[in-house]
Amino acid sequence: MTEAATSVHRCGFIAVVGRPNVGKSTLTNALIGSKISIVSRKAQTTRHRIQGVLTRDDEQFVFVDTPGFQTRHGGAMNKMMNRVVTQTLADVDVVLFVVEAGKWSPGDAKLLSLLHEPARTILVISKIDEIKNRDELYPFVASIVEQYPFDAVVPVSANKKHQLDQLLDEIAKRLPENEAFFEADTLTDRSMRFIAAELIREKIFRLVGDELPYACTVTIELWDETDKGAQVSACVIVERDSHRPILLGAAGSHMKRIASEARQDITKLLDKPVHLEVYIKVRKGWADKESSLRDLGYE
Ligand SMILES: Nc1nc2c(ncn2[C@@H]2O[C@H](COP(=O)(O)OP(=O)(O)OP(=O)(O)O)[C@@H](O)[C@H]2O)c(=O)[nH]1
Repeated sequence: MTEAATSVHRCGFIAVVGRPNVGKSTLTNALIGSKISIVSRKAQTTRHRIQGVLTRDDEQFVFVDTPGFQTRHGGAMNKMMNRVVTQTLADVDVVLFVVEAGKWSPGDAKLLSLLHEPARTILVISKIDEIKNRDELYPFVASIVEQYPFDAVVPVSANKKHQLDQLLDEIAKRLPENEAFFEADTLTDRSMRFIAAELIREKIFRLVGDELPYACTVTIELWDETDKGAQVSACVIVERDSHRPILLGAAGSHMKRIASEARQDITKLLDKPVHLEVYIKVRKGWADKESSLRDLGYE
């Protein structure tokens, strides 16, 4: 029998779950091969579901990057994020449960308790480049697989691009037979507006994340794009009046830097000149009101 006669096309959804900071976004980006979701040193920076698509000859992988699972109590934001994780797991074909090499925590255990379908769950041990002695990994992995019958275990380093193809092969085997859902060159089904807002948020986290922990979001108020260029107006929503001067910096220096760096990234993204304006709005207590979150698009 020829290979062509036996080959099937597979396509399906993959959720990448794990507690904050285990390297989910970095891994998703490394697998897809392009920077789509934002990566930051701060925990809890991925608040949206982000889908990236990787197309190979016989498979198409549609990735759903979920927010970090919140084990701390309180706050509508955390409850809503946990709900997103549960919903995501119900919707996908393969779950990648990401655990940082050598670092098991109560947050991992809590998230593990949400998993119900071992047959399609792969344990991914991330950041193995940080482990000097690989022998240390065996008891670590053994203690995890004792708790849950994972279908496969793949240690990876997204930074060093180690074992990413092996991981893709393990995922591919578990995808259902389907035609491709997306055009071959699709990177993301999120709009450019969304990515632009994420880029601005990334700059804010990088520059003032320590002083402004998770207390702001970015909405795009105006998006006027032509063949020649784009005019973009974005609004940064903060929770308190006291956040405004932090974000502005001395003589507006922070805001200028955030806008300028974001403009450069958006220019690259659109491949045309971009004029970007960024405003600040104070909306008190927005992070703790489910209705405000819905207004802002957090499902
Ligand atoms: N050494 C090493 N560091 C990594 C690797 N992958 C990610 N990191 C770092 O780990 C930190 C967190 O990475 P993210 O990809 O933002 O983690 P995340 O799980 O998506 O985080 P949340 O969005 O908070 O849920 C960043 O500082 C990354 O640079 C890796 O393979 N090796």
